Amino acid sequence: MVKVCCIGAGYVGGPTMAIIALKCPSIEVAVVDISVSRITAWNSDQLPIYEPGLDGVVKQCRGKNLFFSTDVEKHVSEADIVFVSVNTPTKTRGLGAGKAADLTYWESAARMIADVSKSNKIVVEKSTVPVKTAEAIEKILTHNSKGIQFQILSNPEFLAEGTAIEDLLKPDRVLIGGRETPEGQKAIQALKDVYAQWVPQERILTTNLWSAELSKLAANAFLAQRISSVNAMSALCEATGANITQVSYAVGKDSRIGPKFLNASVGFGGSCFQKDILNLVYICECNGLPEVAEYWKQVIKINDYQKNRFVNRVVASMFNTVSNKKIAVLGFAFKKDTGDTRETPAIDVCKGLLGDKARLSIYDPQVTEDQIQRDLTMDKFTWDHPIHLQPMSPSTVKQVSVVWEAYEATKDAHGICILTEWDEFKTLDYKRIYDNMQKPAFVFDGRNVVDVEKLREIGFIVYSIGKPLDPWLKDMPAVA
Ligand SMILES: NC(=O)C1=CN([C@@H]2O[C@H](COP(=O)(O)OP(=O)(O)OC[C@H]3O[C@@H](n4cnc5c(N)ncnc54)[C@H](O)[C@@H]3O)[C@@H](O)[C@H]2O)C=CC1
Ligand SMILES: O=C(O)[C@H]1O[C@H](OP(=O)(O)OP(=O)(O)OC[C@H]2O[C@@H](n3ccc(=O)[nH]c3=O)[C@H](O)[C@@H]2O)[C@H](O)[C@@H](O)[C@@H]1O
Repeated sequence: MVKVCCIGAGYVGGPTMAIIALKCPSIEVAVVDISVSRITAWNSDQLPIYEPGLDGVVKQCRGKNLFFSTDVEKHVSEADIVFVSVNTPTKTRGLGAGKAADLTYWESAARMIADVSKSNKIVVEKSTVPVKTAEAIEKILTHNSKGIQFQILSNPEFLAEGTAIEDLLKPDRVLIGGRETPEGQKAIQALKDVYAQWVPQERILTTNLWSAELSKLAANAFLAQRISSVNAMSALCEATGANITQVSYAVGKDSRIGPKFLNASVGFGGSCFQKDILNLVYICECNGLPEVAEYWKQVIKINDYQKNRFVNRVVASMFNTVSNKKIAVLGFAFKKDTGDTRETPAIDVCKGLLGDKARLSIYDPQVTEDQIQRDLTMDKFTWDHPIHLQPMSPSTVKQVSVVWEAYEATKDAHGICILTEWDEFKTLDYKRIYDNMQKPAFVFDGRNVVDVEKLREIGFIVYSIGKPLDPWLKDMPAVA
């Protein structure tokens, strides 16, 4: 029986391995982690991450050919194929701080693999890493190998949160990069055989190592760039009376551009887009390509601009101050169908409003009060380290309350900010909400989920990203 082990039981390691176990009953899959609480949760009824469909897959395979364990060394030493899916945060100190990827966790995983291995292994980069990382990993492994043969493959993951199971079952492509030697090609074939159990052959792409590593950074940069492009247009729509939904639709009808990923928003979030672009920028700078670095940096600048612009709209509309006003925040996760708050635009928007002394009442169906308080008090980039290594929240933000219902959050509020596109926000009883709010009552829709005309009929003053401005806002100075 082929044995697979995955180091890192997170958003990628957990779901990816669960699908391999589901589709390959003859493979034994062990997912290991240094975080005891994470592994305990994977072995319980309350999985550590919320992902539609994941529960069922885990329940079907756990204890049969899928195991979650903290006994990292045992499972690594027994495995034929070792995936590494650990954190690769942005460095906060030293060389490349604020941009470069911190490979501390990767390096310690590689050293451990070299230490405990007693048989030849294929080591697979699943984490997103800087191009040429495989070379560094190879050096660590071969210099400590005691005669054991290691083959390194790059097999970046393209799943998106909220649709991880669907994405894994029907991937657009699986990418495998390896050495162009006979041993490298043999390793590629071994991993191909695993995916071929459910992925059509033509969707399994093989490349050299560096192309696979770079393709992952490139794909995320292209995706984020699309959002920054549409968000930049949303500002121009507001200034001119065009409607971003109509513009996106018209642009996306061009088959060379395509309709997906063109929704204007308060900004993109999530654990990877910003981190991976910063990483790309750093690699460009290190390779003497400042113009290319500058080009990609702009994607992040527009994203920051979009979040600031949103906060300024809120404050400017409400007589230039939100001091001591109750603002309801609907949605805190970085997108719908996930409880993940890593780099969510809600953090920056909430901090902006708190900076103007607002009182916030926050509701998200999947995010706990503890998580929200941690996010609002944590230093930048700290979130991307293993949970047990993160400092405890030093304090709580007093002007923030977290409630478990949208109606409770909006009661007596002056304004509502919609920051995640949860479906339930489309069907709320906005008349009831309006009746229980201070007047004038404002809705700032950062996700274009509400029916603007309907809400205006009720009496709300409505701002919706990239839509023709409410008469209330029209005469206000442009904000940036
Ligand atoms: N979250 C996502 O949707 C995607 C993430 N990625 C990439 O995958 C990698 C992992 O991301 P996530 O799963 O989101 O992170 P995560 O933070 O959810 O999981 C990483 C896990 O690795 C564990 N870990 C760290 N060092 C370890 C070690 N030496 N031994 C054992 N366990 C260790 C941590 O305790 C943590 O549970 C990152 O490089 C990320 O950029 C790639 C595609 C999608
Ligand atoms: O490397 C990763 O971590 C992953 O990053 C993204 O996946 P994810 O961050 O889970 O979610 P997305 O659906 O890409 O959304 C990212 C952010 O962009 C925002 N977004 C997305 C699409 C859109 O049209 N507009 C928009 O503002 C979302 O609300 C969210 O805040 C990519 O889509 C995955 O392919 C990739 O594997």
